[in-house]
Amino acid sequence: MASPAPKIVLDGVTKSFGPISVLDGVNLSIDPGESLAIIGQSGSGKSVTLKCILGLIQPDAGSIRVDGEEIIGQRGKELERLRAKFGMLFQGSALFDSLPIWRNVTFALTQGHHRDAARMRMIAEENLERVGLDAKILDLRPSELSGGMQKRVALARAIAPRPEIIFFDEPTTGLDPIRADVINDLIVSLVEDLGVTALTITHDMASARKIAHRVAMLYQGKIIWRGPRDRLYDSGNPYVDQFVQGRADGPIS
Ligand SMILES: Nc1ncnc2c1ncn2[C@@H]1O[C@H](COP(=O)(O)OP(=O)(O)OP(=O)(O)O)[C@@H](O)[C@H]1O
Repeated sequence: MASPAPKIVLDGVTKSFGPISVLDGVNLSIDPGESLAIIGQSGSGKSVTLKCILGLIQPDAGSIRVDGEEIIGQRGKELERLRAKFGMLFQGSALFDSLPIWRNVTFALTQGHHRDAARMRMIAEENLERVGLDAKILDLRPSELSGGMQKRVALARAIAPRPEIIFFDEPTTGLDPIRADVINDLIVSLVEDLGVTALTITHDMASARKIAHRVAMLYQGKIIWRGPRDRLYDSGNPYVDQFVQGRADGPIS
């Protein structure tokens, strides 16, 4: 059987800031319904890659296609239409503390306008339930919740518009290992249940191994290794080995 057309394809993506080359020909392909994690050192360009896909940074060269449509160079309504396929879980959760939880969860649906409160509360309740949170928190403010609960609310917000693709930016940062694992489990079940395509950037190897079908490592502006998650600790690549084992000595200085 022919494999499905990829959902996202990066082809020869380059980006420099002044004299500093950050991305130096990134090639990557993600299938529909696949969960892929990009790992790499701090400053290796994971966030820049994500911002290029989101259309927030214009690469210098290369191509980024989503469902076969080029993102690079798109503006205005066209970019908005493509971006409507994306959901995003931000690193710091990025909830609005001036708004109650239910308005946070439905923010992308209302674009911040006050409309159809009863229906929005129902949608918020249903999405909170999917991430294991009770309707009792609907009227609380984000600051009244623990970091782990805030992350779940942020997850509920990311899935509420039922995006086709979700980006997870360091989803476990700032959580203790047990709460991090709860978030990993939730991401796995959401990706499965909703059939979304997921791209995660992380330094958390336990998280990458749990939530991704495949892992890709970014080093010196290129994807130097990609493989199934169960090969992460058995990649045969000295750069990947050093990184996943967190060793100071090795080819990465
Ligand atoms: N807007 C910008 N202007 C100038 N330099 C930038 C800009 N954005 C990113 N950089 C540089 O690009 C490099 C890669 O940054 P990036 O944030 O993508 O790394 P990262 O792999 O996501 O790191 P971390 O894991 O620490 O978040 C860094 O050297 C950073 O300083």
